[in-house]
Amino acid sequence: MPSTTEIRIPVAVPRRWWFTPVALGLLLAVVGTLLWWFTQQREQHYRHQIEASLNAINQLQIHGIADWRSRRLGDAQALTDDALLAHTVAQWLRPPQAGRGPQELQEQIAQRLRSLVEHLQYSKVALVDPQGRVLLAAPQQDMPALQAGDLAALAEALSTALPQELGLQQVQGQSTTFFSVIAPLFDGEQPLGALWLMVDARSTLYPLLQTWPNNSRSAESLLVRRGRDAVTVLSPLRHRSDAPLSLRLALQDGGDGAEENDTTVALAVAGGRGTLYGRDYRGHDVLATAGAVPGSDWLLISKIDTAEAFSDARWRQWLALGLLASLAVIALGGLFVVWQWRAWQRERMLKQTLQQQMHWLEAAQKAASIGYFLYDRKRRCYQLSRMSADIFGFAPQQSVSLKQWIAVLEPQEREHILQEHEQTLKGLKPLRLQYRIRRASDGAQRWVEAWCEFPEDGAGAGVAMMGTVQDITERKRDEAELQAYRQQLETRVRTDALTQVANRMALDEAIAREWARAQRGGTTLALLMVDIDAFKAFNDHYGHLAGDQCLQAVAGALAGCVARSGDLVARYGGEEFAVLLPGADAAQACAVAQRLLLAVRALDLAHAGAGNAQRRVSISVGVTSVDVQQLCFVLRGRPVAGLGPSWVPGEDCLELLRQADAALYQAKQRGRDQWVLYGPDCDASLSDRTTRPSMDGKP
Ligand SMILES: Nc1nc2c(ncn2[C@@H]2O[C@H](COP(=O)(O)OP(=O)(O)OP(=O)(O)O)[C@@H](O)[C@H]2O)c(=O)[nH]1
Repeated sequence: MPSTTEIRIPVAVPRRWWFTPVALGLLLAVVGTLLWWFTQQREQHYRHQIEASLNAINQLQIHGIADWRSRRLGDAQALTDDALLAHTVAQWLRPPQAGRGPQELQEQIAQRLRSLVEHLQYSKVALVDPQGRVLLAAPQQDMPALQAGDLAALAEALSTALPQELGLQQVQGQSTTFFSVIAPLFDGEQPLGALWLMVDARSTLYPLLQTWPNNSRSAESLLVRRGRDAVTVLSPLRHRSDAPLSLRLALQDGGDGAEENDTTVALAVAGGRGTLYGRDYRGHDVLATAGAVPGSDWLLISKIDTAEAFSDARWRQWLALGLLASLAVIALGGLFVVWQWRAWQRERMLKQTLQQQMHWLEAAQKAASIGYFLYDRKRRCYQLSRMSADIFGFAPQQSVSLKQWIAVLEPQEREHILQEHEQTLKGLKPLRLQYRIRRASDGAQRWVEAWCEFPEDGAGAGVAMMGTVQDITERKRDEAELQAYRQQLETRVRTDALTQVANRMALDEAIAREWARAQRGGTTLALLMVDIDAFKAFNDHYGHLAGDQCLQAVAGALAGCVARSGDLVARYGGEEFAVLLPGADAAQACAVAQRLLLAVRALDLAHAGAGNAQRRVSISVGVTSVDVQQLCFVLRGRPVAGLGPSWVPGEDCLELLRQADAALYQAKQRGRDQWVLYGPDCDASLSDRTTRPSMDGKP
């Protein structure tokens, strides 16, 4: 069917298509790096924060404990320095004398001991002699005996006159842990004994270890004292029910008598300061800090579970990350929206461009009467543009089946067109075809030209053929008119304007053509040269206008004498004519010459200057007929008289003219109004041509 031309619609291809994905990738990379950096910074920051606060708590508690200890020792020192108390005790210890009785003195001392319990919050207070025996206890108090280790401290206190601490102790038969101090008493230089002061650690010391500023679930402070291979925990445990002083932690695995291992305590005891990471007595990962209590062999270890310490930090970190991620998502969402918006805009612009191009295409099709189409091989149908449908006379926007298209083809051309169509589809080769149709809408016959092609990239070539179709009816009509005009011109150019027979150019072409044909076919070719006799005299007598009419009449008579296809009557020039007779032998040519003579005579044109008796217009005819092949052989084999040294192969046909002319000359010589067949005698008389006699016998 119709034409095919690939329909190329200029489309504004987005130039930097890669920009958006690359920018998004870079943005994601930057955001990721920033998030990672931020996470690291935050983690570092939180770690420092936690370590600093743990350290601060540890220091605070150490100060509290040190202060508590020094107060206890201060109390003891004050009692040692109390001269009144020492004097009273000394009196009470002496044998009874006049004055205050032992009972009264005892009452005074007991009163003093009670005041220590009541005002200084000591749990137990007792007066012991230099051997460590309890002499007097605060009222209603059951005092244990000094233990063997404590007697050394007592002796030290009495010898140095300085209070000595007994440390934290578990009193036999009681669950309470006491902190004991020995305050020596002297009567002058004489040691009297000592006050044994016991303060309940549970109510006065241990609360200092619980001063945590937060409500952590795992935070804990341990007061420990280093032994030889193990560490004794002096304070109660938060996560276990072990009594103070009962738990011993090994300094290393398998420590002597140690019950548990605690790496943070081991590190602290080994001198580790700052933040310590390890496992506690429960086996939990902890973060700890340790410090020595000044003036003692105590260490305070403050610790918290790592998981708990960082859970809050992690939670806050995740919160920050979540915030950042939300911002990133919002930013990406914004970018995506912008991208989509731009894509939508681009699509809209492309659609507008496409629409505009389609309008232009439609307009161009209309202006050029060109429509486009698509042929679907599978469905065997055409999709036609509006212009294509118009050309074929189908309804607009119609899908036309192959059958419908075949129906509009001109019946006699149908088979040929279908063959071409099939071959094109088979070979996937472009096709240009002009054919006639009977328009479906009104049955009018129209010429169309179809260009068919297949997609350049090959995609879909198997299923589709595209093309354009143009109504070329007007062009065809113009071409036909042009062709007719050209033929007319051709005829005119080869026709003599006066006589309407062929002119010299047509004669030359005919001679060359027939000469070649005769040469190929081995046939004869005859030429008759015709000259009107004494035509100068006719002109002189009747005038040139009459001369022209005479020429026309003679030409008509000559033309009437030849009827065979290929025979040609031409005006050779002036009053001379030539008659070309392809295939005529000498006899036939002479017969024609005779007919020419008779035909001119039959015109019966008056010619006052004629040489004949009737004074009528007459002609002389030179006749020649040659076997072209033979003549050519002769001409090329040896020189021919008359042709001269300038003769060249290819001009053989001039010999025909020469012979006819020689015969004509002979006819004139013989008196005119006759024909002469060329013979050797004609050549002989050619040399006399310049002295050719006139009609009146003059040269
Ligand atoms: N009227 C007219 N005369 C022509 C035309 N062409 C040539 N002539 C004349 O034809 C005459 C030819 O004269 P010549 O060549 O002397 O020959 P002739 O008088 O016919 O004598 P012969 O040929 O010897 O019989 C000249 O006078 C030309 O002027 C033409 O087209 N019209």
